[in-house]
Amino acid sequence: MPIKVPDHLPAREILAEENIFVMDESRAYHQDIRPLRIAILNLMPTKETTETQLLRLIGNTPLQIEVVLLHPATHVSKNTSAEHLEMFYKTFDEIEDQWYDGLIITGAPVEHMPFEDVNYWEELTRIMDWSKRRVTSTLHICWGSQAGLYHHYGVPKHDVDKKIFGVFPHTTEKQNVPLLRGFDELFFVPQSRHTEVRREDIEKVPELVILSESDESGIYLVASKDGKQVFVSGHSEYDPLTLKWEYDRDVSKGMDIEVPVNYFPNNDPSRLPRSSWRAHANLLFSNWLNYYVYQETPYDIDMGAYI
Ligand SMILES: CC(=O)SCCNC(=O)CCNC(=O)[C@H](O)C(C)(C)COP(=O)(O)OP(=O)(O)OC[C@H]1O[C@@H](n2cnc3c(N)ncnc32)[C@H](O)[C@@H]1OP(=O)(O)O
Ligand SMILES: N[C@@H](CCO)C(=O)O
Repeated sequence: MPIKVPDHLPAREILAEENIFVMDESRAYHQDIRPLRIAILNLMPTKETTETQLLRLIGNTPLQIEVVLLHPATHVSKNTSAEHLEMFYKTFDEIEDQWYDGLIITGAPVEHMPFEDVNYWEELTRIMDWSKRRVTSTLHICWGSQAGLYHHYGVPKHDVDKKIFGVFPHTTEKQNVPLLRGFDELFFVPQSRHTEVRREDIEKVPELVILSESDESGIYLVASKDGKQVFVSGHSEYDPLTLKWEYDRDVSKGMDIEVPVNYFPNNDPSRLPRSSWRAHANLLFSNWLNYYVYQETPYDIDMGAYI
């Protein structure tokens, strides 16, 4: 959250140079506050798990947040019950005429398919087009980030030889970017995917900036220069045991899967893993919510500020 200080206090300038977010008294006086309206487009088969993971992170700020859960109307879910979707979820046609402060588009286990073969692709492209007009900032996760980079900017995804699987050290690429505020120089993020986006493809797009990557697992954070779109290749939202669950699932299916790197003590899957990414996850989500959503979104969002 911003700190509010008297308008002409000398410390204000020093803190602003250090990139500490300072709000002067006159701006604070005029700032109206209301709950943020955040939609989560949940494309994961394990919807209840993902709901909990994301709500845990967006609930960890002092902001009041109204959450609307969305699922694609053009996909019949095998792994989440119709009752659960009926009770807790809406579809895009029910919210299309509204404005949102933030939208989160999750990952999905469809990375082996061409985008156009995903049965809700046409609906997803409509939602992504709508997000440019009706949402202050959209955070795309894992396959959701590949889908967004491809649809909005033509950035392709590529298969990798071996699943990028484990908890990888990451670094930041840019200074003084609000999304990275407070990040350690080295921080850890779970990655679990068979595909990647490449630096050379992103660097061809002048509207995009690469904010963070890992020597081992590649590009992590990309954003549009106006902050309206954030693309996250990893799963900072994962629980401590999610990678273990994915590993055990694949072992039990007889798949040729390597032990996730840098995760189990001594790389021993019989031992209980410990998380090393929770602090980073909380900071990523609170920075996005604070600087890209809350500080940017108009108070009168329903007045159609984006049309
Ligand atoms: C790269 C990333 O984004 S990582 C994020 C994805 N990670 C995960 O989903 C992890 C959790 N998921 C899983 O472990 C597995 O998908 C399971 C165990 C839930 C189900 O696996 P399986 O039984 O092998 O596959 P199943 O045939 O049920 O399909 C799995 C999912 O793939 C997706 N899918 C498969 N084919 C299609 C298709 N043509 N179009 C759109 N979605 C599809 C669906 O989401 C489907 O689940 P859903 O119908 O419940 O939404
Ligand atoms: N994280 C995913 C990758 C599949 O797209 C899984 O292991 O289920």
